[in-house]
Amino acid sequence: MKSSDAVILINLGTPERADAKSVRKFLREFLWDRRVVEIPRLLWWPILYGVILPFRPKRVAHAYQSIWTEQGSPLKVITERLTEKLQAVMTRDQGEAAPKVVCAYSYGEQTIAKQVQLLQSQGCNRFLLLPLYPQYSATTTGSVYDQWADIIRHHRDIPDIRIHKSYSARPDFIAGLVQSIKTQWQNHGRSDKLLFSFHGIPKRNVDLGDPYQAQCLQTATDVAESLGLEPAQWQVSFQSRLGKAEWLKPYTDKLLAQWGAESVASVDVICPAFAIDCLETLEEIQVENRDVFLASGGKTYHYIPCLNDSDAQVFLLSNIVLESFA
Ligand SMILES: C=CC1=C(C)c2cc3[nH]c(cc4nc(cc5[nH]c(cc1n2)c(C)c5CCC(=O)O)C(CCC(=O)O)=C4C)c(C)c3C=C
Ligand SMILES: [Fe+2]
Ligand SMILES: [Fe+2]
Repeated sequence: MKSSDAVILINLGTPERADAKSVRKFLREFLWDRRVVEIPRLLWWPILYGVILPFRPKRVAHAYQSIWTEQGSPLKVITERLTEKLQAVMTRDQGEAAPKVVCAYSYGEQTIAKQVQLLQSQGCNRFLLLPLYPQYSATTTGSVYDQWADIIRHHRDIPDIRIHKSYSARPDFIAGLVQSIKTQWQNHGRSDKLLFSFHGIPKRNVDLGDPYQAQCLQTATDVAESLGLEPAQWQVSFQSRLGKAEWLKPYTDKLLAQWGAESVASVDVICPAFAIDCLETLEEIQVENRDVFLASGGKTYHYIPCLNDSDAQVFLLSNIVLESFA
């Protein structure tokens, strides 16, 4: 019998084009979300509109241009490829009983609400929202819960929508990362250090109860243990901070500069907070931070890609889907 289940893979969102106007539109929506920036609106409005939006889009558009593909932003292109692959594998394995798989973005045109509405019009009545954030943070997955609440608020007969909160310590996630690292080592040799660079969040969020940091440490520890690494061979750091407040430390760029200066010759960097490669990995980690490390004395720098649309990623997500609808 044809399935009435649907899976919505959710990613952050990305500008439509790599120009300042599109980046400004994206940043305006994203950075106005109270989950992302918790500063009171009266204080935040003049900073966002007076300091960030007049200047940042031009600089960030330039960074997007350096990673842009013919099909568009890598985040969107790869998220869509992953969606198609997951659909194909689930259909191969389950035939007509396979759920429909689509994707949506927290910020931008292709919203979760629009996708739910479309799927309902196609006969779906059970939904799994699957945020592509391995570690839970109120700044990312929390915002998906808000959008879920908004959808519920506008329905009389509330649709059956479940959310997968996080998968930071799932054995199939850890195994996927371990396999990526081993493949990297087989192809390019092993570096002196393995760095797990996670997207940062303000330290205050963690002090107030956000479990993100603990889940990041859990992911990295499980991978390091699975690889049999000694404590001196690996470390966790946090990247992509914005503004003057203290964020989770150590900061990736500062740590890489310190390692370069301390004669660490080579480093492998992996970013397990990102399911899909994007600006923060392809530009900030693969280009900017490489320059930081090499300029401070380092010799070799390797970036290990995200799981993206790999078989390991499809296996992990299809397991989550099967468990969620069991
Ligand atoms: C207050 C600022 C931010 C918080 C908190 C934050 C958390 C956070 N973000 C991701 C994942 C992604 N972030 C991306 C881009 C991005 N992030 C911020 C700010 C915060 N993120 C900004 C301003 C931007 C845009 C780029 C820039 O202006 O520097 C992206 C990539 C988007 C793309 O188009 O490629 C992702 C993905 C996580 C996982 C996270 C906390 C856990
Ligand atoms: Fe971010
Ligand atoms: Fe960044």
